Amino acid sequence: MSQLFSAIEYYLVKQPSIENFTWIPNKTLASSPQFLVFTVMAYLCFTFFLSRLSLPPVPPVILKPITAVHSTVLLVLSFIMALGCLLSTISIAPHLRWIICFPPNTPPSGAVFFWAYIFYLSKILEFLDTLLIILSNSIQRLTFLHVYHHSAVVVMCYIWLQTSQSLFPVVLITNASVHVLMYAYYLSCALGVRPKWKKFVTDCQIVQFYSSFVVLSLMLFFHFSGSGCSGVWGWSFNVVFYASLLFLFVEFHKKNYGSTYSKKMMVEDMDFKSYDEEDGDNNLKTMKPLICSIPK
Ligand SMILES: CC(C)(COP(=O)(O)OP(=O)(O)OC[C@H]1O[C@@H](n2cnc3c(N)ncnc32)[C@H](O)[C@@H]1OP(=O)(O)O)[C@@H](O)C(=O)NCCC(=O)NCCSC(=O)CC(=O)O
Repeated sequence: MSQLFSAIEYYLVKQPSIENFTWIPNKTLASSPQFLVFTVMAYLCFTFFLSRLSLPPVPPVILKPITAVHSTVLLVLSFIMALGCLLSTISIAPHLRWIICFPPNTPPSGAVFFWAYIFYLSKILEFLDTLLIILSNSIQRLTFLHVYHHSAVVVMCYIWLQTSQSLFPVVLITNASVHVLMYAYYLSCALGVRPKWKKFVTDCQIVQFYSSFVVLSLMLFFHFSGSGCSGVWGWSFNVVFYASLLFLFVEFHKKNYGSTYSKKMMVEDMDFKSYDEEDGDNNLKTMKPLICSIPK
């Protein structure tokens, strides 16, 4: 057992390429501000134009396996990032306070920053989620929440690395863990099994945003009660980003699992098979006539 743990620790923490990692602006791959601006702008432009092109939908027999592979890659990667960052934090942190508040002028190097870098690159890989939504012609799923999250989260990760921002290990571990669940949900959908625990995934996402305010407050407390924390201006970006996501997710929750949702579940329980076959699952507009027909 201890051999297995040592092997995991070596591959996720102590490997020379991980231990000796350093984020060098304009030198490390994808580290220049020009790259960031170009990537985010290209994502927004492609999303805007492709969604307006009304492309013919890619047949599900082709798209579903691609979606399943993509979701599997992100599921596994999220798990590795959560574990890698957790083990690196445990092995590097000199004391508990360090996890929330790096000393000022902390250099962006070592295993914890390596995982922040992989996390940053994984957020660019997540752009493919949007492409899959467009190719499946599910334009109603291309929401402001989705596009805003996918573009802004890349900027947040860039700021983490550029400013050696305190508290990112906690945010990274929490977010990657929630994404294990989220991509398991998407994988299952792509394989044709719609899990009954969709609401649980959304609940976890909302808890994640609430809990981030606890660590953000702690960081501020440590910053003003001691000799300061590294990357405090990135703190403001995180507060605004997480507050807006919390608001958008609470709205998403109300829309998807409000009283109409309970009725929808009732309809599904009554086995309206034709509904699923004809319309997909979540279109509440299409639900209306069915809901009205529920016997009192
Ligand atoms: C339960 C959720 C995870 C997902 O809600 P949705 O309403 O999007 O889910 P849904 O039931 O419509 O999704 C099922 C459909 O997604 C397809 N699908 C499968 N894999 C996918 C992938 N990797 N990206 C995008 N879509 C994918 C399935 O084939 C299926 O299509 P078909 O229906 O054709 O069979 C929710 O909590 C949520 O996050 N909603 C916001 C929407 C969003 O974009 N979330 C991800 C980024 S925000 C984020 O990530 C926040 C965070 O950091 O935690």
